[in-house]
Amino acid sequence: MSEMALLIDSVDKFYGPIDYGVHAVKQLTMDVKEGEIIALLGSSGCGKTSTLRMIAGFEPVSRGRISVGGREVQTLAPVRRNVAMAFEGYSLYPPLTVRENIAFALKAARLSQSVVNEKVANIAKLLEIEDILGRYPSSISGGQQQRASLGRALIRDASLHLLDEPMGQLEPQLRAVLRGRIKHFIKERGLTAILVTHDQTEANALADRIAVMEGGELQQYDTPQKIKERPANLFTGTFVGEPPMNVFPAGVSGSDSKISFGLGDGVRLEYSASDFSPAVRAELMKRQKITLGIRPYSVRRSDGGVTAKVAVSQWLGDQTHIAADFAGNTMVLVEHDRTKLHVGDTIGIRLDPASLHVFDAENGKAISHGEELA
Ligand SMILES: Nc1ncnc2c1ncn2[C@@H]1O[C@H](COP(=O)(O)OP(=O)(O)OP(=O)(O)O)[C@@H](O)[C@H]1O
Repeated sequence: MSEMALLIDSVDKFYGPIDYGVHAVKQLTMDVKEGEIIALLGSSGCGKTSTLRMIAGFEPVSRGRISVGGREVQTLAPVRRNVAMAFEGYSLYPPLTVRENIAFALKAARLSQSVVNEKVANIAKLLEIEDILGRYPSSISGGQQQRASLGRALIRDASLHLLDEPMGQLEPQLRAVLRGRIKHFIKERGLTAILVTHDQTEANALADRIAVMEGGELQQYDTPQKIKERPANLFTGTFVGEPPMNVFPAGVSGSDSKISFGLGDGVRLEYSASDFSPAVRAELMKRQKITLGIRPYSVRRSDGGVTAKVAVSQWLGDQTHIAADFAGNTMVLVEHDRTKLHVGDTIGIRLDPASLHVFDAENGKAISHGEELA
């Protein structure tokens, strides 16, 4: 299970002339181990689909190399790469029924009819499309087409399974059910899958590692937990996590015994120097300005804390989201109880040093998470 299934090495994608066209993917380097599920996560236009299409062979690589199972593929036609795909626009064959479309993917494997039937039946059950197996693509809904093409990809035995927003058209409930089943299916068979999504819940639920992309650049490539707990930069910190991380520009000052952060509106956060490791203190004291981040779940209310004024307090059925005016900005808190607060109430809040994320004010790179260096 430790073989490299995919290696992307210094890959650039330009649409139009190299160095002059749209630079959609910039010097991308990442590896995927056999049996891993990887999510390419990012907002619209960040380059995730271009990356997937280059792996599949639908888009030429402008620069760099892509290897599948140790074999360089960037100059090979898609059919010679041994990858299975479920892509938007990589549509089902209209003259074939859903059953025939899915079974067609097994043609090269030369299996007996009874084995093919069994495999199709299994995948159809998993994706809840048993009732449409006899129908033609033109007579089924977008969500059903999406599941049929997902079935066609998953049923194949391939070195890589590439899935582009595979559940984008499904209702949230079905999505949640299928996520679990698809993950189980992929893991049980030891398949290697790369999934493109802009939905962080999907990425978190399915992926072993998430590649966060923005502006064509890989921002961080790590486990979901690491990305949450140790974001590499301000982009990842604020992009991943719901509600997003609270961030405040801050000045830094300190002495041997204290570190203090000066936020907007004259708010000061005072900490004992021992709340941070010597290495973090040294990095902080090199700077006059930083960006301070704290997740909404980590902000605690405390009578002795700094004050904030409630602007919104909403019970969402299982948690309360509070937005409060704080330091010339908004601080969002999440509490698990049904908090009774009114607009305009003054609350005290405590920002535990162990929950603070500190980012460089200039380049956004993480400096520290809690008491440790990033
Ligand atoms: N065929 C094309 N010609 C020119 N530019 C393109 C082409 N395809 C994509 N781009 C541009 O390349 C950049 C990356 O696009 P890409 O589709 O890879 O992003 P994405 O993250 O997958 O977005 P989405 O989630 O909206 O599909 C965007 O700026 C996009 O406008």
